[in-house]
Amino acid sequence: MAILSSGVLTAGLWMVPVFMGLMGYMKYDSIDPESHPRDKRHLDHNYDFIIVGAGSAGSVLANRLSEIPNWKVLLLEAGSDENTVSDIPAVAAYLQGSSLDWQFKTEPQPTACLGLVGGRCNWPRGKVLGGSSVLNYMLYVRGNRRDYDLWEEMGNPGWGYDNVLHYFKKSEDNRNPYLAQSPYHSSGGYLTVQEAPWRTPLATTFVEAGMEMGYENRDGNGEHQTGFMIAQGTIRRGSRCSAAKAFLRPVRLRPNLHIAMHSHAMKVLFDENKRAIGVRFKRDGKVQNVYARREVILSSGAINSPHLLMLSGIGQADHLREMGIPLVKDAPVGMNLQDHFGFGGLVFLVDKPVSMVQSRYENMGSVMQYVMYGKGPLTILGGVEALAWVNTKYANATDDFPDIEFHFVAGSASSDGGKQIKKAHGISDKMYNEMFRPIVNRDTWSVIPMILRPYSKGYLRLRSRNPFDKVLIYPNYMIDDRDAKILVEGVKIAIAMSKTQAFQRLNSRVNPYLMPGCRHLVHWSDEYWECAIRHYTVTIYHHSGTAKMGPSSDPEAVVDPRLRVYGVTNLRVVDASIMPNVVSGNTNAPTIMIGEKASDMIKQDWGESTVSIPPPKDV
Ligand SMILES: Cc1cc2nc3c(=O)[nH]c(=O)nc-3n(C[C@H](O)[C@H](O)[C@H](O)COP(=O)(O)OP(=O)(O)OC[C@H]3O[C@@H](n4cnc5c(N)ncnc54)[C@H](O)[C@@H]3O)c2cc1C
Repeated sequence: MAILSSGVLTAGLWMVPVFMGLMGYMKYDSIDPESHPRDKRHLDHNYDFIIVGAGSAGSVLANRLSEIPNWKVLLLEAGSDENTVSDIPAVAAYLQGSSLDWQFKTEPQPTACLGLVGGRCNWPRGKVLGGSSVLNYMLYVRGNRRDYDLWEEMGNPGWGYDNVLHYFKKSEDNRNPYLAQSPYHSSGGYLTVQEAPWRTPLATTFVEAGMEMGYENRDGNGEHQTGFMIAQGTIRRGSRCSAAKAFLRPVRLRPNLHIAMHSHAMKVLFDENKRAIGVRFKRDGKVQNVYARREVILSSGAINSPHLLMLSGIGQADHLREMGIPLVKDAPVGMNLQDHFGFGGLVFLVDKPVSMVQSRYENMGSVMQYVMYGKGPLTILGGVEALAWVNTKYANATDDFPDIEFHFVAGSASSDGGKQIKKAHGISDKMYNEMFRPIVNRDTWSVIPMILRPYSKGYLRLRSRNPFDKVLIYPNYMIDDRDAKILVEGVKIAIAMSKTQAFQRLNSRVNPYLMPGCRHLVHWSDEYWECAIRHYTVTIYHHSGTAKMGPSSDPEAVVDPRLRVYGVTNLRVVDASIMPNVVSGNTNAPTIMIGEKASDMIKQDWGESTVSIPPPKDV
């Protein structure tokens, strides 16, 4: 401890994550009763199920399928295990660009991401046990009941809200008593959900401001979505509760579950009857095959599951021909790419020391609070303290189907002096120097308005047939003008909110430094805001839809409502790729729900009981 203390006194701020990592390590050993899963070195030749990808969905599947003692399950994961920094909620953005991140970037397009480095948006995805649930901001949001009812109406029986609510609750262990009692929540599941144990005064100001505007302060995961709330998060004792921590660690000793890390799947293997029989993967520089007696399940996420399908011969015939890949099934894989995006530059200045200026919170006191009690500013969910669902003039306010979600942050890209957010978002030097440098270390808050149901859809393409080349990503953000118009209205609602008494007590005012590239437009006009949004576009990381679920009559569908890939047998996709439409909220909890529901469908299809084993009591 003495060494650590003197270290932090002499270290620069750049040392903070390293230091916190060390402290996190001590915390693990002394308090955390869960040990990490073991990386199985010697694999069997055959398994009943091979799951590719240990992310939000894959971790659930590995747990639930290995509940059947006579099923042997292999979980293949390209990445390594979580580390101690990834446990600390407030520093989530530090993980972007690290070895835990696949580090995707979009292709430059003329409608968005214009002020970012190379005209590209960064698309981080978790390359680690737990997948993107290890990089995410831990916000626990389920979406709108109507999303699921619409999925069902699109020809997907069993996916309506009343059905999926059962699976949301099955996973959940809600540790806020006032929420746990609600008929919409539950306790005793594997996934711990709770509000962050610490918040800035700005979080309550935000909720108060919403109420002043006529919105309710309510649980957006409950009966109604529209309204303002303090964020609920997937955290446990103040630390991240990733899907791996929730679903894999408690079952790490099951003899019928093998977890192989650093194992990069290259393709699915088929027999002459188009039956999936195994997976080719590379580990330690060696290409190997492993075989599945029952099924191969792709849970590699909405970018890599379609990538693997295409590498395996399932994709658009012309494109596969062009890439020299033999066709197994002509299918619209990689199309229907959906994401939530928003505006990153909506920043307000305040006159009181109430925000997350980095130098004020990343210090010895905060580290000690976190390490010793699981409390304090380091427990904030990736910086996001509160959420709201609001209606622009394009939504019918009586429908409870809002079109904008607000992410409230008690800070901005200026709060860390350009160390973290600038890099994570890929902000160019020009934009940073002109918009944010002049307000560095000042007290600020921001709202990231996010469009909930974008009209614009993108697509993925293979760069080559080399499995280690990343796919090309064309998000098509705001290619449909209506999306930009909705976001502009979202910006205007946030500005109106800054003028409520609640925010005026702090003298809130919009950052006066303008977006380079938009100054020629009338300042603060709709045209100005649209230009600014197209310059500082941010993904909210909800990539989905690229292996769409739908009935056989749907020409865009890649999997059926039981998530089986059309045109082949014994192959399913179970992850965010299958969403026919992205839900009206953040996608981690919905993807975990998909994992839960798919597990039951698989058990039913193979004639097994769906009765589940509860988690151990001490987690
Ligand atoms: C930075 C960030 C912030 C986010 N914030 C939130 C939030 O606050 N709240 C929220 O609800 N959602 C959030 N999300 C989104 C949410 O985390 C994802 O939607 C969800 O985790 C997706 O789950 P998945 O199972 O589809 O994919 P993933 O969790 O990404 O899992 C895919 C897994 O497959 C592995 N894999 C991929 N290819 C291969 C291969 N070829 N061989 C072997 N393994 C492979 C990957 O390494 C990964 O472990 C965020 C995401 C990111 C990246």
